[in-house]
Amino acid sequence: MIEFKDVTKTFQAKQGPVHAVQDVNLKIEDGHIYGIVGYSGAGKSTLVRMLNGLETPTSGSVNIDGVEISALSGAPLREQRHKIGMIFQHFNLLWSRTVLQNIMFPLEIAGQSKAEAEKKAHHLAELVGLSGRETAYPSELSGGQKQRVGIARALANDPQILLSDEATSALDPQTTDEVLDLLLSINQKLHLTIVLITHEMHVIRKIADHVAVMESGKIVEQGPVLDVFKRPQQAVTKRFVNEEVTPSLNETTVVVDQLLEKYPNGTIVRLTFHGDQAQLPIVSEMLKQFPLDLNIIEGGIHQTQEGAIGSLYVQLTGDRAKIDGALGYLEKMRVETEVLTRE
Ligand SMILES: Nc1ncnc2c1ncn2[C@@H]1O[C@H](COP(=O)(O)OP(=O)(O)OP(=O)(O)O)[C@@H](O)[C@H]1O
Repeated sequence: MIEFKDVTKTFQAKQGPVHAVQDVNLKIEDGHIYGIVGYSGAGKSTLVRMLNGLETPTSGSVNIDGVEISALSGAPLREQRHKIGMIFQHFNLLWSRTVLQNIMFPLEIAGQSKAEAEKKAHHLAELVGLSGRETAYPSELSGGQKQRVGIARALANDPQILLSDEATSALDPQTTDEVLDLLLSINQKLHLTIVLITHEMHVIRKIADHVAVMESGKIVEQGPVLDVFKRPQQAVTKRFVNEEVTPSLNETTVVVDQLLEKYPNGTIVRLTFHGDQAQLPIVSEMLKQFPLDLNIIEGGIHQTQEGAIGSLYVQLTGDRAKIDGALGYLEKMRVETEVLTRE
């Protein structure tokens, strides 16, 4: 288990002290995929760098399986670092080495024989889906393949923990999904703990089971992903969740304005469904009980690791009492409703 206890990191910069991480308490259980989300400068990288001893806390402690990483240096720290692999946004590959030689690199540093290292590297190349590409150079690979090399290299020393620092931020959406699928399968096959830093809620939704939201050095919210999606408490979390559930909110606003012009008497409602609700025909049942005209403005359902979450913008027109009845019905079915406009 990873445990941050009352961790603070203050950098002394020219302009004065920078409070990069403040009073962080966080536990990450073995085998979990834990997302750390926040906007640029929130302190995510600094937090994770304390996990592999690249930074030391100003106060507090960072422990892995009861060993206080933040108190180690020299050989014991290097030994602990072997338990942690890391992948990066820009892959950090050695450009003059082939795929196989890149994967072998940490094994050579750890003192393995060339034959052993080669055997292991072939196995890892296969694990990440790069069989047949072992002799290629990084410049000959696509972004997704480069990151696969990064992942194989990070796994070379059989780590217990994989740190991913914006590892998919430089990739297109489809390649991002492929790399995330690979991380998920590695997590399941190897029972590896994965700590993911990202500013993209999509990444969290797709593979993380838990999430911590950081803002100005602090963790402002943490918990199982679905709970945080369901009940975002902090403004920053709401922003992330809204970006994810309704990616084209601005477009929706335009459509809402147009619809209002066209149907000035309508009531526009945003419905948010969670878990099993997203599969239930709640809306059609509502319309059976309260016959109304319904325009679907925009909507979508996303799968998270722990269930579905969906959001739907609809315009209801019809008898006022029926609209009230319909909203009451949705409330009874525990669908979150937000009435955006009402004449
Ligand atoms: N070595 C350093 N010296 C001084 N300030 C630093 C140092 N490293 C980080 N900081 C500052 O600490 C704060 C947190 O930075 P950090 O890189 O951890 O944030 P982040 O959430 O990872 O953002 P990004 O995604 O942009 O890297 C920022 O204000 C940053 O400028």
